[in-house]
Amino acid sequence: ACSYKLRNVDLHPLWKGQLDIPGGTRQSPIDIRVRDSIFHPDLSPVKTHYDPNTCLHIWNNGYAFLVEFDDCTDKSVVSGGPLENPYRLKQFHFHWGINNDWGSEHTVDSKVYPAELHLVHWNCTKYQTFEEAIMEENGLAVIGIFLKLGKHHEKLQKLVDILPSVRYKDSLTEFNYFDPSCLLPSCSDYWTYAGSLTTPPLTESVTWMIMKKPVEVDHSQLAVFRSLLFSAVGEEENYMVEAFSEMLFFF
Ligand SMILES: NS(=O)(=O)c1ccc(C(=O)NCc2c(F)c(F)c(F)c(F)c2F)cc1
Ligand SMILES: [Zn+2]
Repeated sequence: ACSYKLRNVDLHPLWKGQLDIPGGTRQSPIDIRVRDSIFHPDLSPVKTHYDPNTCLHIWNNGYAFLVEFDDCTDKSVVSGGPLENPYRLKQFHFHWGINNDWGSEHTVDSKVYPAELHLVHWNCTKYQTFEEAIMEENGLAVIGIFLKLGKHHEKLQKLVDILPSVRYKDSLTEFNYFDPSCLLPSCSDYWTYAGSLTTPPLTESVTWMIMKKPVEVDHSQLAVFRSLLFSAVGEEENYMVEAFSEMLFFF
């Protein structure tokens, strides 16, 4: 397994103390410039151990759908790689686009993928709760996995089939016995860098581990993602997508 650490930008002393202010010096997402990545032979593979019984439910929070896990024990954790101790799985979610030209938050040499999966873990050795960890440096570890259009993803279908039940904002459905390691690519190569949440409050608390190889999903599976709504029942329908086109109004 090879793992690549992105160039550590040497911070001017002025910035040293400012790492915790959003809009600071380690904002995510980034464009991963492969030629600037540095191979670190001493970095071990990222190791995940997930217990499918810790899977609780799925809910649409109006921004994304989250599959949440019971994080009261160390049953589902990520360790190894750049991490100094195990981090507990809290939730996973996806980012996708209005069509196949948009979707992923990170890019690879400016290439955009149609979707990106984030497996969100928190540092249970240093902090007591996810809420606390999210505000602290080294508080979170997020595994990013690119999705590309290709063959049908068998294991993802169990999740896709239940999405219509969380079509509306604030809906929640029981979802258990799911092991998200089935969503990991076969190749364990990854890039890692110190970054932030990609949505408000954008706190600079995330150790990112982005898997180099995408996983394949088919058209119909992505189409179900796009059928989800930001809006609640009865509200005017507002499709849940990383609608880059909406951002264009600001430029
Ligand atoms: N795309 S990503 O970088 O992987 C990402 C991961 C998790 C969250 C999140 O949990 N937000 C809600 C949330 C907060 F934003 C808090 F500030 C907080 F304290 C929470 F407890 C909380 F759930 C946001 C972005
Ligand atoms: Zn995310």
